[in-house]
Amino acid sequence: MSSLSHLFARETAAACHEWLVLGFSVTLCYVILRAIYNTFFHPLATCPGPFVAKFSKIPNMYHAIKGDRHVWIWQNHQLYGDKVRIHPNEVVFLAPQAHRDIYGSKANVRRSKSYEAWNTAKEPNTALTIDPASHARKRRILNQAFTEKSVKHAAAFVVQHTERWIDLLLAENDASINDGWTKTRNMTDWNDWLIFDILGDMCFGRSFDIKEPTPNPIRKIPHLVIRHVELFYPVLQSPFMEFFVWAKPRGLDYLLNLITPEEVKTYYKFINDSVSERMQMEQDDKEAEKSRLDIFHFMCAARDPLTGEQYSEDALRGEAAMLIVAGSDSVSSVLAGFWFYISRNKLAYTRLTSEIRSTFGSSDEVASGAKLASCTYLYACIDESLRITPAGPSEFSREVLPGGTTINGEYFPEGVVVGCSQWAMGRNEQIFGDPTRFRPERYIPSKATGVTVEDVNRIKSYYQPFLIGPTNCAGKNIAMAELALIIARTLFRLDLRVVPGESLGAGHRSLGWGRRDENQYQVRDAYITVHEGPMLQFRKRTE
Ligand code: HEM
Repeated sequence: MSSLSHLFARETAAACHEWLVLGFSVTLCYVILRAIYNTFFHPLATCPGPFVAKFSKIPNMYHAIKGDRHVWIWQNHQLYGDKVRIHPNEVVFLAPQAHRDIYGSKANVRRSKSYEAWNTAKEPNTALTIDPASHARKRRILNQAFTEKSVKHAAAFVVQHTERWIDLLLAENDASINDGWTKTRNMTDWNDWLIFDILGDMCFGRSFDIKEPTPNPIRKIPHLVIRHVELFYPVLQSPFMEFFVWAKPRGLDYLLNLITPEEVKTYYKFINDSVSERMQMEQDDKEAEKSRLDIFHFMCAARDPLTGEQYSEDALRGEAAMLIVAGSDSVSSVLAGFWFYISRNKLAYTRLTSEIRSTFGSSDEVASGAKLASCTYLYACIDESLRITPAGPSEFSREVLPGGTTINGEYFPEGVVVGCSQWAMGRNEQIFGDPTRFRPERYIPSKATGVTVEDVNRIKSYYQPFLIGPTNCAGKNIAMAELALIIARTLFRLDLRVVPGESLGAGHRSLGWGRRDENQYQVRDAYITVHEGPMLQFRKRTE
């Protein structure tokens, strides 16, 4: 009996082994045949790019893991030109026409499948909806929450938080030791705290108060948002992305939930709780016949102008959660870039502070309106910061729809993924001449500098930090108001300087090609911009 079962076990093991060998051989054959197809017969076969990227997504994933995918794309443009195949099925472009062809309102594309991988809800929010018709429907409702009126109300939150933030920047200032300068401030942290508190008030009806020095568990949330995005980004850039998206609703989401790090769960719970509390407030306000004029309120009231449709409770949850990611790191990273460059460029700093201080008589006067809009150098500094430290350094990928599309005069068939990388575009020498220099003057027509109106129009239509077309940034006006008010209010009241000997965030010889310049701010790419520093000190303005 036992020898029979022994024999059976041996035969089963042998059969398993044969199946494994067969499975492995079939997979290997598939991989090899696919690599041959991708290299020689794929519609992108003749597209220039790194050789391994022709048949494998591994280099793309490797750079996503390293966080330098944006620099890798830039390097490839230097080596291969305006059009580069960065993995078997994706091409990125630098040409101005390509940007219009891909993102413009007539483009025959949709957001690529990788957007679906971010989704954790039953119904994706506007920013993660890839079907153009569904996206257009959601966007029509969302636009109702981002009107001139809502921007005006948002500006009030910005001012209130910025004033408190400036007081805190100045606090713990030991004038006798530091000649009036504050302790060192890591501007990545300080920006995150400020922007998060503004966002809390603007979208969730309460300040999270994380800029306050008192212990606060929410203080780690901005870091968790970034951790969450950093964790997923390499998966989306890997050969397994399609499988990942397919498997998510088929059990993978459940498994992922089991292994999700505790801190990411804390982040999900925080968002859920914040939205629930804000919904309850909206209900209470309705009963008391009053209203809080924040973005959430405008979202509750928003209706599709075509169909009259409103957000369901689930949709409202998803949209509010989206604003945390869309509205926090984006503004925070552009601001970090601004502090880095303005603190290292004496001429720009002097010109900017004198413009702000001569335009306004008091800090209270620094508000949205004609006077602020007249600060041309301020807006030129913001444009320059948006260019040199983009909020999303790599490409916003789009998939070509049935019927194909023409990009920069060349036909691309259905299914191919296309995009333009913001980091590479902002550093295009043919357009900007000296792209690594922080030079706001390039945005101001002037006989003295030789910059013409045509020059300004050319660079502005080329580089679009908020994107163009149907999927452009819904919060552009709020973001611009935030940046202008924070910078103008801070520099109206404070002087700033780089902490002597501190270079956090700066380029360094050891970082390699494209990242060596110590006068350049360096970031990590995780779809959003991950950054550190700069380390600054402030003091009450002396002039
Ligand atoms: C400097 C700051 C900002 C920049 C540079 C920026 C840029 C962008 C870009 C490039 C996109 C398209 C992303 C994609 O297709 O993958 C986008 C989408 C979006 N942004 Fe912003 N953004 C900024 C700030 C904000 C703020 C403050 C808010 C709201 C409070 C916001 C709300 C949104 C929303 C809702 C979308 C999705 C739009 C859609 O799918 O139709 N953004 N943003």
